[in-house]
Amino acid sequence: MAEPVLVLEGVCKTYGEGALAVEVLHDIDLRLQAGEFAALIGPSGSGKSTLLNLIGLLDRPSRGRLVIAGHDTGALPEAELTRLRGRALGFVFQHHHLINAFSALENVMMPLLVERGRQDAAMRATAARLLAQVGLGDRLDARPDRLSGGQQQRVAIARALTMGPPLVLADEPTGNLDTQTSDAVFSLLREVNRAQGTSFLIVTHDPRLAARCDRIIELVDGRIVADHPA
Ligand SMILES: Nc1ncnc2c1ncn2[C@@H]1O[C@H](COP(=O)(O)OP(=O)(O)OP(=O)(O)O)[C@@H](O)[C@H]1O
Repeated sequence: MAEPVLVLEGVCKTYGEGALAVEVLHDIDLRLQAGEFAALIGPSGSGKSTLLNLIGLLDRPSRGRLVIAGHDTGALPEAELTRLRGRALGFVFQHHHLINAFSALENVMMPLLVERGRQDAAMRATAARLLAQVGLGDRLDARPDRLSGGQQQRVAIARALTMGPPLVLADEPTGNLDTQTSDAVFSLLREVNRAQGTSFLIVTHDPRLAARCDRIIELVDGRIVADHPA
């Protein structure tokens, strides 16, 4: 079997120190195979964001092992974690975090630009292809604030795919959208998953969307209490 895109073994996260230390994630074991499309659900305060921050390499586990795309992250220095984050992970948030001063095309090119330091024609072509894939091939030059909420989220999805990451982490990716737009954006994530084999881990409060995933992982009080096909 192909190497999993994500492995967590005995991962714990404690906030604070000494008498004030509080463990909010306890002994998390989780594996995500290439091409999996999984929902992460759980009540408010159960630790979903904390877990996503660890997997997103924005914070480090207090204990345990975290392997992303075959890289054991525990021993990696900060600069290597940043490189791995850029190459192996895409992020889609509830708020799109696009830059209004730049066009849709420039926003999508941004991760490549940051890595390579200057623009080239291939970069523009990659960004244009991704925008066409998300249904915005005719809006390449539009500023994000001239696009609808659903279109902005499509640009953000294209940007998450710019580096061709094996795993995309999505935190309430449709949280800001009306039901119809939310369904369309969710279908797009599904299409990307099916067409490219990109794995997704999607935090959602919406049981309807969770039911459209292949797998549902449920967190309660910092522990995985259920993990089953949807
Ligand atoms: N920086 C921090 N310092 C101390 N405690 C924290 C910190 N961040 C989160 N917590 C605590 O960790 C627990 C898990 O929080 P987390 O934000 O991961 O939950 P969540 O499931 O994402 O919640 P929500 O659905 O409301 O976003 C909560 O009890 C929270 O108060």
